[in-house]
Amino acid sequence: VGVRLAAEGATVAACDLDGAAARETVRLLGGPGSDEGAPRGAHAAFQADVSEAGAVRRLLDQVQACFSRPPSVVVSCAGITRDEFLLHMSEDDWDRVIAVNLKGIFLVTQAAAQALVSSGCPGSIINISSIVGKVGNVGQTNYAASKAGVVGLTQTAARELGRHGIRCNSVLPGFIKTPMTQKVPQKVLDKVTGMIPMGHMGDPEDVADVVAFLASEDSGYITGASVEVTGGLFM
Ligand SMILES: CCCCCCCCCCCCCC(=O)CC(=O)SCCNC(=O)CCNC(=O)[C@H](O)C(C)(C)COP(=O)(O)OP(=O)(O)OC[C@H]1O[C@@H](n2cnc3c(N)ncnc32)[C@H](O)[C@@H]1OP(=O)(O)O
Ligand SMILES: NC(=O)C1=CN([C@@H]2O[C@H](COP(=O)(O)OP(=O)(O)OC[C@H]3O[C@@H](n4cnc5c(N)ncnc54)[C@H](O)[C@@H]3O)[C@@H](O)[C@H]2O)C=CC1
Repeated sequence: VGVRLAAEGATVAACDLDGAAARETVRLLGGPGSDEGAPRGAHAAFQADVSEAGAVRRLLDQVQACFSRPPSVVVSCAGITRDEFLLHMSEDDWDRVIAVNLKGIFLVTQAAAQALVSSGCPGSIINISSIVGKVGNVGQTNYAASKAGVVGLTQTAARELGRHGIRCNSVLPGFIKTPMTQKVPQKVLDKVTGMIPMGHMGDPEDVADVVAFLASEDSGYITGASVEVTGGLFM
């Protein structure tokens, strides 16, 4: 997503729980911003745990200090899985997935919206849900609930923030080739790939293309939408 948005001319603030991963993303983007304390206006890397309210507040403060304005596009990608059948799922596995995938998006969306509204700037907030939030999935009561919650949160934010010129949309990817899906048992991967009308898993670029559209003025009259990027899975 960062690479695609940079290719569209964006100056990117990449943030991750894993600061090294964020710095690696910025290195992919090129430019001097790949080290801590990047010069003003260059791409920059940040570290934060999005499930922590204080960390998110500090992140938005740091981004505004670095770029002299609130972020005009905010893409919440952070997410985890702790898969287990309902009958055996631990409370901790439930709590942690909800904390990162749903509360994390609440905290980032709220902090970004507060910064944009107080500065009178328009913006586009894009939250990454999942097709699992629409149809559920075996072994993912926690993850499915978190992703369904992302859609409801985003639709409500769209209703409240439209008057401020801030659009809020959800993206619902299907099976995408990333480290997250590398943990899926092969027999499940084989099963689901056969169910995909386009016959193959998607790539991160397929999601990034839709994010770039929702970030741009080409989607200027779209808010509250849920855009599925699934190869037709569960259409
Ligand atoms: C008929 C096939 C339908 C497949 C539908 C799958 C739809 C998934 C679309 C998801 C797209 C978006 C994904 C996303 O947002 C990113 C992610 O979340 S990636 C992670 C997705 N996670 C899963 O799909 C869960 C995978 N399952 C597991 O991790 C383990 O099975 C689990 C930890 C839940 C339990 O492990 P264990 O106790 O070792 O049991 P087994 O692994 O042996 O499984 C027992 C039995 O259950 C079947 N099964 C497991 N998961 C799924 C599943 N998701 N869909 C269908 N069936 C599943 C498994 O095949 C075994 O069946 P047997 O017939 O007994 O072999
Ligand atoms: N890969 C797939 O098939 C699908 C993924 N998604 C969603 O896409 C988003 C991106 O996931 P992937 O790139 O696939 O997985 P990934 O595991 O490769 O990336 C997730 C990133 O989130 C970061 N992260 C985890 N917890 C965090 C926290 N508390 N604070 C800040 N950062 C944190 C991780 O360090 C990692 O860099 C996630 O929200 C995921 O749920 C949705 C549908 C399908």
